[in-house]
Amino acid sequence: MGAKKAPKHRLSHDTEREFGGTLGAVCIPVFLPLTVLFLICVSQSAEASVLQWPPCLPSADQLWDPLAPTLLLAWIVLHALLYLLPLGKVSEGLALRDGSRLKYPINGFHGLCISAVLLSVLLALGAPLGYLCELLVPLAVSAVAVSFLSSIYLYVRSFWAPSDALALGGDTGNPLYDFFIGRELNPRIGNFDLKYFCELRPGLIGWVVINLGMLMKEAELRGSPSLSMILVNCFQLLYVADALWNEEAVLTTMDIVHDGFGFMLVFGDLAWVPFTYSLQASFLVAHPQSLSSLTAAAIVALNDTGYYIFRKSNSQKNQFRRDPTHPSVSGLETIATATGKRLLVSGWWGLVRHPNYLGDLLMALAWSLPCGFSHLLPYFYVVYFTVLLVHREARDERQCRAKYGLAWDAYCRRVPYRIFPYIY
Ligand SMILES: NC(=O)C1=CN([C@@H]2O[C@H](COP(=O)(O)OP(=O)(O)OC[C@H]3O[C@@H](n4cnc5c(N)ncnc54)[C@H](OP(=O)(O)O)[C@@H]3O)[C@@H](O)[C@H]2O)C=CC1
Ligand SMILES: CC(C)=CCC[C@@H](C)[C@H]1CC=C2C3=C(CC[C@@]21C)[C@@]1(C)CC[C@H](O)C(C)(C)[C@@H]1CC3
Repeated sequence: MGAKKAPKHRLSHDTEREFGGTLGAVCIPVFLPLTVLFLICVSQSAEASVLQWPPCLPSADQLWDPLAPTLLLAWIVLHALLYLLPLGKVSEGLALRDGSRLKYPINGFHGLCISAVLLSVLLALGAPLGYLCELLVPLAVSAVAVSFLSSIYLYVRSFWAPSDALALGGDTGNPLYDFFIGRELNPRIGNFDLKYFCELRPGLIGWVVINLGMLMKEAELRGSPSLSMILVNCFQLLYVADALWNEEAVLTTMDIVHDGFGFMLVFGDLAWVPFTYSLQASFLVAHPQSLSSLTAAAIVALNDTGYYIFRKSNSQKNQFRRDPTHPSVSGLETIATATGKRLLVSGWWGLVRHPNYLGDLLMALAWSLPCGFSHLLPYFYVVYFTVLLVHREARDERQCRAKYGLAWDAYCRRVPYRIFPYIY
């Protein structure tokens, strides 16, 4: 147990805080869980209108089913056990403030494959996966409860962490804000890294299992799954499989390197991702759509274009950061920074300053289009994701300007657009 010292970088002004400071830290944990329940309820209602008044919310007896917490906890325990399996390689994260590097198992893709085998066995034994459709609300309620309990645990245990193990923005001294944003950077139980585990496994794989449950439900109701449902399932499975296949890249994301592990990320990983990212599939169960082969082909082309830009740009930056002399990136034009690191100014990162966000947004649109244009709900993800990425881009920009100073300004002059060429 490390000694608790006065942190060197404690923030003092509310203006320096993220997500609306204390007000955001109080309102978001109330508002977002209600939003999850509201959206599930809307997706399952006949009108599926996000604008209806009074808003659609589940009744008290729909909130609880003892099967839901049992399934959720079994799912989390299963993935914790898969995480501990000695499969795949072990990688080091970026250097921490004290110069040390943490080790992480890279076996998320193994976890996905083993989950797929287990699910196939359960389906072969006749498990009614379509029942997930009826269980969505109580499952979401359980995930919200687990998020609150885990965040309380994380907040309390952070007081035993040494000061240089705290996130720079997470130790303001305001308990509400620190609980929300997360005090400890890399909370671990032994070698088990709680943030890294939650970021990619139970929630992300849970999302595709919920999608599959919706597909099974649709097949039960109509004899076979629709083309729209198959497209949504395939696109999102590709996205999740890609994230797990490239698991090592998550070690350099803002969430792992910079952000503390508090309510925002815990809830985002365990409740928000599985239950709001699966809304298109949930919508399609109650609102079947017909899709011509030509429209389907155009949507597949859009998803593939988005995926190509997303994957190529992320891989180019990861390769460049890992080994700038590698032949695939050594010919790219770069500018030097005072830190010794260089910034790419040609290739994907010379097109816009966040080509990976551009690709991700094109995919987001392709996931909604199979649901047609009659309702707003399936476009919730596109709208939310645009707001998230614009906000994320601004946070990253602030951090990069602080890190690279004049070199960052030179990069911005050279590559003036942030996400959309000639637009933004
Ligand atoms: N589906 C979802 O809900 C979400 C998906 N995402 C996706 O996650 C992925 C990762 O995103 P995110 O973690 O936000 O950030 P990025 O992968 O975009 O990384 C930003 C970092 O890249 C480095 N960088 C920026 N510009 C350059 C350059 N020109 N040359 C070299 N390095 C550069 C800087 O770090 P440094 O210089 O220190 O290396 C910067 O801090 C994205 O594809 C995003 O779309 C993100 C959030 C949510
Ligand atoms: C509204 C709310 C509660 C927001 C919290 C934000 C989180 C939902 C997201 C923050 C960063 C994320 C990332 C992914 C999922 C969403 C969250 C957790 C990610 C795992 C999705 C798959 C990608 O390939 C990725 C691995 C690059 C990505 C990393 C960031």
